Formats: sequence, structure tokens, C-alpha cells
Amino acid sequence: MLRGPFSWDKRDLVGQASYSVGTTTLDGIHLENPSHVAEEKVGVLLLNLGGPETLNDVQPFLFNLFADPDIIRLPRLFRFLQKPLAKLISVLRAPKSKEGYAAIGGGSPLRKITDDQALALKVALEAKGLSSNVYVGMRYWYPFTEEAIQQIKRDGITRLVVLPLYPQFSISTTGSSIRVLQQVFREDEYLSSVLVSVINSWYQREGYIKSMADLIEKELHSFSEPEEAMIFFSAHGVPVSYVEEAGDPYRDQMEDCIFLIMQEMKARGINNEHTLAYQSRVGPVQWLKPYTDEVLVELGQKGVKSLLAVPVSFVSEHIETLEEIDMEYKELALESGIKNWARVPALGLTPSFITDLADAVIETLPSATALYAPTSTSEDVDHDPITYFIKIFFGSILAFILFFSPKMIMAFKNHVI
Ligand SMILES: C=CC1=C(C)c2cc3[nH]c(cc4nc(cc5[nH]c(cc1n2)c(C)c5CCC(=O)O)C(CCC(=O)O)=C4C)c(C)c3C=C
Ligand SMILES: [Fe+2]
Repeated sequence: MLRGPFSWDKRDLVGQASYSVGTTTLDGIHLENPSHVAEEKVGVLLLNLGGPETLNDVQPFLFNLFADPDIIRLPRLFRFLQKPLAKLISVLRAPKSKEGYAAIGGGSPLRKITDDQALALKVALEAKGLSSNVYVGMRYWYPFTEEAIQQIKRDGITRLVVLPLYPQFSISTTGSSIRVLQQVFREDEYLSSVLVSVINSWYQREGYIKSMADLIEKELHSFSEPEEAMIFFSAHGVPVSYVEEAGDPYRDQMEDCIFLIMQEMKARGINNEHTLAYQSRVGPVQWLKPYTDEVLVELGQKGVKSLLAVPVSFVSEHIETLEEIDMEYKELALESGIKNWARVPALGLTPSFITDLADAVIETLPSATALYAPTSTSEDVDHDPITYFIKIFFGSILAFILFFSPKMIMAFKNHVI
């Protein structure tokens, strides 16, 4: 609900980006009569991945993840195998995953952290004069995106900002969550009238870059010789085919993001060496290179003595920071000859970061329009029974040969093949 001095002009309802804060006007748009916007109810939907809260949740969580056609992208012929395959891979992967979650206390901290971020964002928006409801929608575990959307409907939200908590866009993260959103909105009369604005990526925002630079600068001081430490950005990987065949902008955005952070560091007089590598690969395909584990070994061999790890694709602590980086990679780095190791914490509730998210929401509110929902090819169904039978028959044989090969099984059981 709008209140106080914060409001937007009627022209904004057709997508003009202008709004006013306090007594100033932006883009030269005047303060308008509040009567016609009184019925607006503003919502912010934070999208995130979700994580298992207990060890019993791990296999069903993995099933949801691998059943996502944006995570395992099967050719059309094999698409009917998505769910059986997800079942198989989730069962194979669960023991390794459970070990990881057990090592960080028995479950993912993502739900709690994201709820706290939602509350902090609500407070930051209030402080800027915008009253809103902030919702959390997870892709693979509770509270699911679909549940959050039903709550948005029950609350009568009329204008919604969708903010994925991934700074860089990937088909496998933001893309997947937006696809779910489009499906639900398309099928619902009320929701299709809600004005929506999606922030696809926000890694280039000054507030984010400066917040990251602050964290890095602070952590560099934990080394006895800060200028000697190499800044080691470790991003979650994606399969190469996403970038090179499906046009995922993830790698470009990641490289741009690192460039912007390092530019900010240089502006502060910090000229440490830096490098970028990709972590957390799963399965038998090629992922973005260089791989974090391989680079750590190489750096140790080259004589690098101090290393500052910076997780860069995610803004909360999670299994891949707390277990993979803090335990597995740290151990590997020390074994490889690196003597001094530190890790930058995830942004979490860092005030400058939350304030910047609030600014991003406010800036994008005026441009909300009815959600455009292109037809998804992932959901295509075969109506011809003969074609369907042929696909099932040959698909099953091929899948059997492919997926029960020992190499395939090992690839999903471990991070590294
Ligand atoms: C930007 C972040 C992420 C991208 C890109 C991404 C792609 C991606 N992930 C998998 C497979 C798994 N991811 C898992 C956990 C996980 N992934 C991300 C982020 C990105 N994933 C996060 C934050 C988490 C942790 C959630 C938590 O519980 O804390 C897992 C489960 C853990 C494990 O077994 O390793 C899998 C599996 C693929 C296949 C993929 C791109 C295609
Ligand atoms: Fe992942």
C-alpha cells in the first residue's frame, strides 16, 4: 500500500518510469493527487533456490531440482524421462549431498536467511516511504514460489516487483523461477491483471558492487600482508552448453561483475591480483572453466601463499560456501601449498546491500506491466499416440544404455568426475 510522500503518477500505470520521493520529483514528473493510487497494494517477491531443512528433505529436494527442465535440459525426444531420471539421479546423489548438509548442521540455512532478508528489505522500503508486503518464493523447497504467489493473490497485491536473489542471470536460476511465475500468472485471471516488474539481474548496481568491495577490503585485513593475498572469486558453475548453445548470459555477466568489483577495488587503491573460477559441477557434462578445485592446485604449485576466497554468485551463506568452500576447498588449498586462507562472507543482511535492493525495487516499480508469458516449449505435449509410443520405446532403450553406465552413475554421485 502506498503511503506518505512516496507515490507514482497515473502515467506510470502504462509503463512510464517515473516516481517521486519526498518533496522532490524524479524525471521531472510532478507529485500527483494520491486519491487514484490509494487502492494500489505493492508486493515484492524474492525468488530463491530453497534448500532442505532436514536430512530427510535432501532426496525430495534433489528430485525437485533435477525434475526442473531448466536444470537438466533433455532433448525433446527424452523429455518424458525427466521425472524418472530426476528420481534416479536424486537417489544416487542424496548420500553425497546428505554428508554435506550434515557437515553444516543438518540442513540448509537458506530459508532463515532469506526470511531475514525479506524482513530487512520491508523495513528498508518503509524507511524510504514505501509500504509493501515482501514474499519469499523458493524454486525447489518450502515456501515454494507457487505458494508465495497464492498468498500474493489472497492479499490483493496489485503491483509486484519480482526480485531474484541471484545477482547474475542464468537460465538455471532466475530463468527457471520466472518460467514458473509466468505459468502460474498466465493461468489465473486475477494474477494476469497484476502489474509486474522483474529485475532480471542487478550485479552491475553500484550499491551491490560497493558492498562486495567493502566485504573484500575488510577481509583482506585479516592477512598479515594484505597486498600479497590473491582475490579468488569462486562462482557457481553452469554447464558450458547453457552459455554456448542456449545463450545463457551468465558467464558474460559474471566476468563483467568481477571487472566492476576490481575496478572499485582499484579506485580504493587496492591492486591485489585476482582470478575467477567456477565451482560445484555435477554430472557428466563439461561445465564452465576453469574449475575452482583445479585452479587452487595450480596456484599452490605456482607458489601463491595467501588466498582470499570470494563467493560471488549468491548472496546468502549456503552449502556451497559453508561446506564446499570452507571445508573442501580450504583443505585442498592448504594441501596444495597455500599457507594463508580466508573467505569473504556472503552479503546476507549487510545494511548497504539491503538498502540498495530497496532502491532497486523503488526504481523499477513504475515500469510494472502485465506479465508477458511466452509459450514454453518445455511443456509441449505429444498428442499423437503413435509418436508417443515410438518416443517412449526408443527413448527408454537409449536412456537405459546412457544412464546406467558406470561413468554416468559416478558422475552424479560425486561433484567431480
Ligand atoms: C547462481 C547460483 C546457482 C547456479 C547457476 C546453479 C546451477 C546449478 N546447480 C545445480 C545442481 C545443484 N545445486 C545445488 C545446490 C545449490 N545451488 C545453488 C545455486 C546455483 N545453482 C545454491 C545456492 C545451492 C545450495 C542450496 C542450499 O541448500 O544451501 C545442489 C544440491 C547440493 C549438492 O548436492 O551439491 C545441486 C545438486 C545444477 C545442475 C545447476 C545448473 C544446471
Ligand atoms: Fe546449484
